[in-house]
Amino acid sequence: MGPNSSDLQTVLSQGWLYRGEGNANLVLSLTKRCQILRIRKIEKPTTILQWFFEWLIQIFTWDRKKLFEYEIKNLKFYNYIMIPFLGKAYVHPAINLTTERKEIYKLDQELMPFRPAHRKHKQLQYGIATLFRDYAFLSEKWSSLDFVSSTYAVEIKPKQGWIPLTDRYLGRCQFCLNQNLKLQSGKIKETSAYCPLDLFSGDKERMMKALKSLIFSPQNNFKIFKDGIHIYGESVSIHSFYDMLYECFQQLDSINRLTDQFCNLIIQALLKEINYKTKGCVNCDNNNIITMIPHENTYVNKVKLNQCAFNATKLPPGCVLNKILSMQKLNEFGLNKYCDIYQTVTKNKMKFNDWSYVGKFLQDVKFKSTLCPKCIVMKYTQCAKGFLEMNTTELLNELHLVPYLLAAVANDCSFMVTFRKIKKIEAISEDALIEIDNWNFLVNIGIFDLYPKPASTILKHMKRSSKMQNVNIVTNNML
Ligand SMILES: O=P(O)(O)O[C@@H]1[C@@H](OP(=O)(O)O)[C@H](OP(=O)(O)O)[C@H](O)[C@H](OP(=O)(O)O)[C@H]1OP(=O)(O)O
Ligand SMILES: Nc1ncnc2c1ncn2[C@@H]1O[C@H](COP(=O)(O)OP(=O)(O)OP(=O)(O)O)[C@@H](O)[C@H]1O
Repeated sequence: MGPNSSDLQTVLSQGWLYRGEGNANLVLSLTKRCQILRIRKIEKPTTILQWFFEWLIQIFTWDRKKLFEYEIKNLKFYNYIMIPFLGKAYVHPAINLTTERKEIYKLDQELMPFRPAHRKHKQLQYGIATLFRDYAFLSEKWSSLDFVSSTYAVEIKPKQGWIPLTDRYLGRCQFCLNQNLKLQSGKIKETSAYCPLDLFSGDKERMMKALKSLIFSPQNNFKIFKDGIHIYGESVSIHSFYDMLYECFQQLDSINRLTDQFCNLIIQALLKEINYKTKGCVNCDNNNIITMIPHENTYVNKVKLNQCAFNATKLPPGCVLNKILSMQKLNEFGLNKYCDIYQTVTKNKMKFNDWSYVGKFLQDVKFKSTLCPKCIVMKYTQCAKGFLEMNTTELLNELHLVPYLLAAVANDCSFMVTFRKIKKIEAISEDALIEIDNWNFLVNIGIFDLYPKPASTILKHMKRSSKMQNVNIVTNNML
């Protein structure tokens, strides 16, 4: 799929709002189209040399071809790998759009008042942007139904819900270890009680605890939107959340009971089985990733203070949590092993770079069309295992890093649970309905932030891991 002919001006002239941004992208909601526009960001030049280099690139449009190829590959990764992996029920096709330098510069200026100060060290990148479905709204096909509330969207960045055995340091998960590192570096003001292992545990009590922790300490992991407008999250008073509860449930109940109802609604959505038939695969049923990872259901009565609970109950196969968790479980070997593979591959290969694995993986998906991408990745894992066991590591290549790099995408993705209270249940599929206290809610879930990570993410994680361990050893000693 190449860049779309509809230009940026046409798209923006129909109306846009600033939706939000993360580390790598800025997102606009295109109000009339039920779509969002995701624009990549780059570091602002800070030295004269960087300004000069940027100016040269603009004059000669160097790198533009490379940039186009890069974005088109990212989009193919999303459309041909992420959609089959996570399922058509949760991820929808996207298209590219070309953008000109002048219009991106103008947009950058217009956006300044809306952007948080800590993200302003980056500016918009011109060349190509991408149009995705806007998950803050329900599908237009429902628009004629008898709704009795606004549309609410709960955004969660759940992080790593399963930790390989070799990566379990000090009895804590990566998110919880990282909290102390973030605290020390001033990225957060206080640590959160949220633990991803609770959210992914499938145990309703632990899921409830996870959601309440997110509500009371949202950081960048929890946001709420009402009709596409951000109404709750980090730096917003908890009273905005309570106002939302009264508005949404339209009941004069206690805050605690309404909070429970809200959490129940989200838990039901997260455990809901939504199965969507996808293209056949000669090797699997195409619905679930067959991981080698055994399920950890040993009953743990009491988890030690300051430790995470690694046990879990089985999740319903077609639910959103299971889709994300299965992808996270592709990292069977753990960080140290993948770091060894990375170092071997970089030594062996002349043509290796951060992104070479994406093109090769896409080629494999295209040519081994009788297998789904999940089964292709399982084969990479089996091959890597064989080479490591037989000590034939010279046969390793960048494709053997794919399981770790896909798991890294799943560890960092986000999803939105979008819902709206409805009066009459007409011909609505069970997949889209949730009942709470005799009220029906029409619900949709969309997963996003699914672009590939560079291969060097493995090295970044090695550095982060050693920092996390040091900080946590010091913190533990102080307790
Ligand atoms: O390393 P982590 O777990 O802190 O995750 C990074 C995220 O930090 P978080 O802990 O979610 O606040 C980080 O998010 P923020 O910038 O903190 O909002 C990014 O998502 C980063 O991904 P990338 O480098 O932009 O591709 C993420 O890096 P990757 O680990 O996915 O490479
Ligand atoms: N498809 C979508 N539908 C609705 N809102 C979206 C969608 N994609 C992104 N957003 C909104 O835009 C924000 C920024 O997008 P995104 O998380 O993709 O940025 P990022 O820079 O890649 O993030 P990260 O730092 O986590 O890598 C999200 O927090 C979310 O509120």
